[in-house]
Amino acid sequence: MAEDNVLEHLYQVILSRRGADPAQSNTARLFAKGKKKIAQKLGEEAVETVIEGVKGDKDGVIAESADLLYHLLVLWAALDVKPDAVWDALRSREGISGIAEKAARPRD
Ligand SMILES: N=c1c2ncn([C@@H]3O[C@H](COP(=O)(O)OP(=O)(O)OP(=O)(O)O)[C@@H](O)[C@H]3O)c2ncn1[C@@H]1O[C@H](COP(=O)(O)O)[C@@H](O)[C@H]1O
Repeated sequence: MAEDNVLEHLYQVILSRRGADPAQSNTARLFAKGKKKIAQKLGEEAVETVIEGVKGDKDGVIAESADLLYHLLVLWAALDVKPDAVWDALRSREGISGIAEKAARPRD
C-alpha cells in the first residue's frame, strides 16, 4: 500500500468517527473537544517528535511521527480539508515537480 493510501485510509476511518461515541473512540473524543484542542494536541505531538529528533532516537521519531500524522488528519477532518487538496499543494511546488521531471529524464 502506498504511503498516501495509508493516510487516505486513516482519513476515511477518522471521518467515520464523526458523531461516534466519545467513550468508544479516541477520534470522537477529539472531535468533541473542538478544533482549538485538536490543533493544540497537534502542536504537542510536533514538539514530541522534535524532542525525539534532537535525541536522535529513530524509534521515538517513528512513534511520534505516527501520532503527529494521526492528529494532523484529525485536524484536516475537523476543518473539512480533503487530503487531495494537500497532495495538490505539494505537487504544485516547483521542487517536487522538478524532482519528478528529473527522475523521468533518461540518464546522460
Ligand atoms: N492512529 C491513531 C492514533 N495515534 C495516536 N492516537 C492516540 O492519540 C493519543 C496521543 O498520545 P498521548 O500520549 O498524547 O495521549 P494521552 O496521554 O492520552 O493524551 P491526552 O489525549 O489525554 O491529551 C493517544 O491516546 C493515542 O492512542 C491514536 N488514536 C487512534 N488512531 C487510529 O484512529 C482510528 C480510529 O480510532 P478510534 O477513534 O479510537 O476508533 C484507528 O484506526 C486508530 O488506530
